[in-house]
Amino acid sequence: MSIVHLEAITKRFGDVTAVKELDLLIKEGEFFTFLGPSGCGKTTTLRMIAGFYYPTEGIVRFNERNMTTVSPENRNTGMVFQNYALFPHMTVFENVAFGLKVRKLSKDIIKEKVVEVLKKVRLDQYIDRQVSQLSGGQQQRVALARAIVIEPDILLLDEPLSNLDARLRDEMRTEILRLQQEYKITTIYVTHDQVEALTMSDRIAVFSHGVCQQVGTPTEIYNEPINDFVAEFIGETNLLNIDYLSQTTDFHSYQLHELDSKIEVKNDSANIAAYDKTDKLRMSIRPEAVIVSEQPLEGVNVFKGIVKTVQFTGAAVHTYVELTETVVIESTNLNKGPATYLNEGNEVYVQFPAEHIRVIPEMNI
Ligand SMILES: Nc1ncnc2c1ncn2[C@@H]1O[C@H](COP(=O)(O)OP(=O)(O)OP(=O)(O)O)[C@@H](O)[C@H]1O
Repeated sequence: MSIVHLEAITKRFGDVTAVKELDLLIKEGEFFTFLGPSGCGKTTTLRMIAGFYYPTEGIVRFNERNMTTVSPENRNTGMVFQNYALFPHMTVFENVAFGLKVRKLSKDIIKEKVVEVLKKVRLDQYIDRQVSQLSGGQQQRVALARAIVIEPDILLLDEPLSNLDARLRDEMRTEILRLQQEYKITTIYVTHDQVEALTMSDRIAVFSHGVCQQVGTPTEIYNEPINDFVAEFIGETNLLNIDYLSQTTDFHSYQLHELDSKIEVKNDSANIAAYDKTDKLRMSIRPEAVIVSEQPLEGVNVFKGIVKTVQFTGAAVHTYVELTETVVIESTNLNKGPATYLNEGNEVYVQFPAEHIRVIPEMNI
């Protein structure tokens, strides 16, 4: 097991800066996720940890050891790729045994280790099957077994589930977590899927444009995003433009541009992110925090609107309310029967509870 320490890592490809001045400390045994949209630098960072790329600037350490320019085969990392990268015409055994043969272990030990890991990924009955005759999910299990069998210090997973259908993805998420907890390997997982990141990770680093925007546990990132990019990328949110007006002990007041109105936000560090005077500000409120009612609502931050669309998804009901021609607010409620479904076209009251608003700066690129 290893600690992975990235110190001021930058990677440039010609004019493109794929990763910029990245500092990260990934703890021993942690399940750590790099999350972000396509092209934000996740894979490049993973490849610098694997040794497939060397940083243009900065240092990669495993524990105290400087690994910056150590070749991949000397890092003891196991890697699983999106496209599996298996040898299709070899058997499951030959694929999984590959890394052990390279390490020149004896035939008996190789057999023992391969059988053991195939049991762990529940593929032992397929040991002599050619890989091309396996399903996508089974091939991904072979790829996992091949990465784990060498007993890596660090397991690196690059979008390993993106070629699988939704049900298999769910199953494999659980499988990966089970294996990671059993082997207690420091694991770094790359994905652009926020649900995957939230459900699997101990901590998440959210990337945009080659810059790590925020590092935190899933609940920290969801409840206390540091800017509008993070708020919007993780989960659903309603974002509106605001300007600071004044404050009391209990509230901060802002001018809400789109609604030409004042808005009150609870005066608490959980509600107000750090920002500079020159930053443009936005308020974020999650759909599950927005109250919608056909009856007038008491208290601050109440606006009138018209129900535009009601979406029923089984467990939840999403109500979209038009406050102005350009402002449509989403409110999500648990399905509690017909009373939860408002009629499209009806006039309603919308409330943004002051304790559920988060004030955040616009991301600086
Ligand atoms: N070998 C390369 N040569 C030139 N540019 C590259 C190379 N690899 C990556 N880039 C560029 O670096 C940036 C970051 O790419 P990277 O693959 O790390 O992003 P990503 O977040 O993993 O995206 P994806 O989810 O699409 O794989 C992109 O602009 C990409 O085009």
